[in-house]
Amino acid sequence: MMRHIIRSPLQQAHKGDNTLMAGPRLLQGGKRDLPPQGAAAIPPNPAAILQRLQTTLELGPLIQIFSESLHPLVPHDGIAFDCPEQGIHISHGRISRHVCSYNLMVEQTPLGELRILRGRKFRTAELNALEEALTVLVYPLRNALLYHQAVKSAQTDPLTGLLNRAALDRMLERELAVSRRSGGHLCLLVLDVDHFKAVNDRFGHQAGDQVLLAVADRLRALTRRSDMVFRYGGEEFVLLMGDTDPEAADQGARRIHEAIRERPLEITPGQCIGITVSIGIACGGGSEEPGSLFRRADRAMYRAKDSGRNRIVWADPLPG
Ligand SMILES: Nc1nc2c(ncn2[C@@H]2O[C@H](COP(=O)(O)OP(=O)(O)OP(=O)(O)O)[C@@H](O)[C@H]2O)c(=O)[nH]1
Repeated sequence: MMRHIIRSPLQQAHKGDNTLMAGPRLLQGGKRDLPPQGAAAIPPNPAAILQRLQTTLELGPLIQIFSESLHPLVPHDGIAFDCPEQGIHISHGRISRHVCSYNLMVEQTPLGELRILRGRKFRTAELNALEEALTVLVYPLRNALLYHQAVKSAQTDPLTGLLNRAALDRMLERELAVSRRSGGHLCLLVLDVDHFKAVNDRFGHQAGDQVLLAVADRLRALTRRSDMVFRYGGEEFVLLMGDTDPEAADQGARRIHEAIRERPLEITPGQCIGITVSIGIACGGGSEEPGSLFRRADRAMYRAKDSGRNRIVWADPLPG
């Protein structure tokens, strides 16, 4: 184990930023600025902690289990784990005055930063117990990070980086359940690029890919943070707008439709092409099934195509 020195953001409780590396040998080093030692902390039972940690591959529950296992050894108010490279921030409990922070590594691979927070200073015996417990955490944590990456890539469209169809199936069900509980609306928009085959035929497949990337960027830029954008397949995109009434969804659809039609897309430096899109929208909630909401919006999009493309068509309301 190798220890560096850092500052707690809230108080210089420990001049200690710690890098914890799992490996064949633990190296003790560095310096701590700690109050006199009190009674020794309860020694950890690594096998028992490991057994509990191995019950999940999900990062949130893993950090929570670690916090619960650590609590009898090192009572604390909060725990946080950050891995900015993967956009991960997990926290449980509350922010407190004293912070003990570790940069965790496995075999030279950085995993992220773990912070333990509490109102009173950490004693040496507690830090020792904490560090012993951390050596048990690092491998299950690495497995959970790999699992997180695998799940993320299974739900991401490799070309645009948007969520894919598998993610839509999952999110649609969840968002409908949320809107059922809250009594709000869930609007679903299906957007399809018009005459996209002609773009490929005329400018080549790579230019076609650039168009898809540009549409994805425009959708990201034009939607709210709470909206979810998916590439459903080919040149078809889906936008899920939670807690959005039909008027707001209609305004959003118009904004997107115009922004794509009015501003040509750059496919190579200096070469721009104009495209249009056909959009179908449906608004659901209540007892509607996920498949039904999507089908209504998709049928509306096909009606937009059939009636001349480059337009927005609202879905028929649910019968009854
Ligand atoms: N460049 C590129 N083309 C794709 C991709 N996925 C699907 N396509 C092409 O998209 C085209 C879709 O053609 P069509 O389904 O006829 O649709 P369209 O030409 O847009 O016609 P309408 O939708 O009726 O306006 C096909 O030529 C596909 O090969 C992709 O990832 N990249």
